[in-house]
Amino acid sequence: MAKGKNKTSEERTSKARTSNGHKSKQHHIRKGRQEVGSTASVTSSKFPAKLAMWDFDHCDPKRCSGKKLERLGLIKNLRVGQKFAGVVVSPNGKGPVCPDDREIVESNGAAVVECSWARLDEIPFNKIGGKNERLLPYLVAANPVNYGRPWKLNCVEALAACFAIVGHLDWAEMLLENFSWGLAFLKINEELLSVYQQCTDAESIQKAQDEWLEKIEKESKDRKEQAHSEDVWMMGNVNRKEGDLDEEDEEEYTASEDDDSDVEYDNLGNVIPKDKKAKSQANKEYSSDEDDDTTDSEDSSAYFQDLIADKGPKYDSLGNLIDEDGDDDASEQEDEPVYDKLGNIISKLEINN
Ligand SMILES: C[S@@+](CC[C@H](N)C(=O)[O-])C[C@H]1O[C@@H](n2cnc3c(N)ncnc32)[C@H](O)[C@@H]1O
Repeated sequence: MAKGKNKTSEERTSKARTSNGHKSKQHHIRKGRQEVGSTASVTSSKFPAKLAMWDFDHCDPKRCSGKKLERLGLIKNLRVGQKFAGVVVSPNGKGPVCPDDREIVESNGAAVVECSWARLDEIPFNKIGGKNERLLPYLVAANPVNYGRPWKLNCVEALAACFAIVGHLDWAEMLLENFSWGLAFLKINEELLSVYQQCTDAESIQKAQDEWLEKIEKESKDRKEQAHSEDVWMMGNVNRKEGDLDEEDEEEYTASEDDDSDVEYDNLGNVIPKDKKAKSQANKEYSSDEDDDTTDSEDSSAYFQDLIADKGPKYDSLGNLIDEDGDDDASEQEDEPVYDKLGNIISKLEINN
């Protein structure tokens, strides 16, 4: 079948020479024909099933997988007005390809519509296609143009998906290995394709697809929730601002500490350095004496004010001691880094702000 049958005569004249601006394309086609004779025999001798496409010439020939299959002599071009007896994998399909389609594919092959996804409304679907038009169930593209996008497969992926679903993974591989990224399509869809292969009719494929979509939706939701709770954990107690004192803190600072030798741990399980403990001890002394000694009482309230004003030792949410001893020693401040909640060094400018 000659190329360019779906174009106007003007397009045909110019494209016969330049072949979509790609001069060597005719050379490729001729070469293919010289190797094995007619296009029909090219298809049958190079591939175990008939492959066909209606090419609407919308795409960049260098990126177009259908055109590459054509250059390789693997696919036959169909004219508008011509129908195809095998499975037509098409956006115009009414139900999905299923394993029950195997016989149709084996005896009559598979076809695609080579066109732009953005220009589907220009395609005269009533003048192409055939009795066995099929959609593809949910699968993810691996081609460089639409990598990672579901549903929008290119022509070679669509043909390969059709073959894999009807149980011809071998044919899918044969086609895809002509593309550097091709086998990645089978890899990223491996699990799902094996689910589809175990189905029978269109209904069971539809069901398998819906269950899969539900499953990945749930997984994505769970991942988001997990990521959120991990973030919260990394931030420490989000309900407590640094420097806030609540009842628990006060208890910790005022409780009597009978046994000095015990190692103490903060909420994150880090050892509390001695100077914090010493302040706690001092606090205890202030507390126990405050009724008796006005000066101490004043000192005590000064100490609490210091604590409340967050002048005691401070810890970031990872339990690291933040050195803020307020010596106003410029050189020390220069040398001592201060960390934010994630443990990153905060510049002095940020601290001052
Ligand atoms: C729109 S064209 C884009 C072709 C692309 N330019 C290329 O390089 O191959 C892709 C064709 O593959 C088939 N196809 C891809 N994904 C499909 C799906 N989810 N359902 C049905 N057919 C699909 C259709 O024949 C469709 O027209």
